[in-house]
Amino acid sequence: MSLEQAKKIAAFKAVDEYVRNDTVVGVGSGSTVVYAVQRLAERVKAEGLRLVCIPTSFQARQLIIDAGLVLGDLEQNPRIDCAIDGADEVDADMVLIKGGGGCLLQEKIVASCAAQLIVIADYTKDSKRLGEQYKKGIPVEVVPMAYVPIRDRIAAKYGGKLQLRMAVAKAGPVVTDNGNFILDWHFPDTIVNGWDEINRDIMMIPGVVETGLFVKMATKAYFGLADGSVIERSA
Ligand SMILES: O=C(CO)[C@H](O)[C@H](O)COP(=O)(O)O
Repeated sequence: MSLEQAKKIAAFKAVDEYVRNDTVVGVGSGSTVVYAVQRLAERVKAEGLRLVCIPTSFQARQLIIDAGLVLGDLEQNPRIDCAIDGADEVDADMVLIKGGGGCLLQEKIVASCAAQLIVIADYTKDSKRLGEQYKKGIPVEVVPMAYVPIRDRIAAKYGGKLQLRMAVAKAGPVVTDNGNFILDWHFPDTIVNGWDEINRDIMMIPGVVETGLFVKMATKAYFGLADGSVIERSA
């Protein structure tokens, strides 16, 4: 089974188990969420479900609109029943790295408004510790004018290297949906836990907008496996 199939079975299972009539759904970002939106649209059509979908990015908004789903926002729906989102890595304690696609800020806001954060992923995201499989670092969204002092402060305190994420089809850095930059922190592999404190500490640096560390947020994770089965982990 391909990686795409593994993403799809995890996404379908999460939607089937968590979404029912009148659910307010947070729609995450990335390639796995595409399958979740596909399943939401299938179920709306087949079962006549009434759903409201709250996007976590420009991409998610477009997915919702293109699928003909009802688009909502946090002004009208400050309480979300479940947010369904991908992850770059999930450790044994259900700490996540998110933001590989650059959408961490809105993803974390939406997740924080949700009664449940459900992670959908393929088996390459399932790790014992962060950094075991995901090698692109922990994203930190920062106000552009502050990226150098923030980079230097995190490196001086914790070690590792922080790289300004560069755009691919544009000269210069990636600019997020919120007009910020992203530093990818390649943290030293001596850091294996204590992410809650590290996250809080980094968040205190002026100019840091959000980190891609999601600690004590995910309630359930579905991992699609190569053999066609889906394993589940709960917080
Ligand atoms: O955090 C994210 C985007 O900012 C994504 O959820 C994460 O990068 C996983 O994406 P994919 O489903 O494509 O592997």
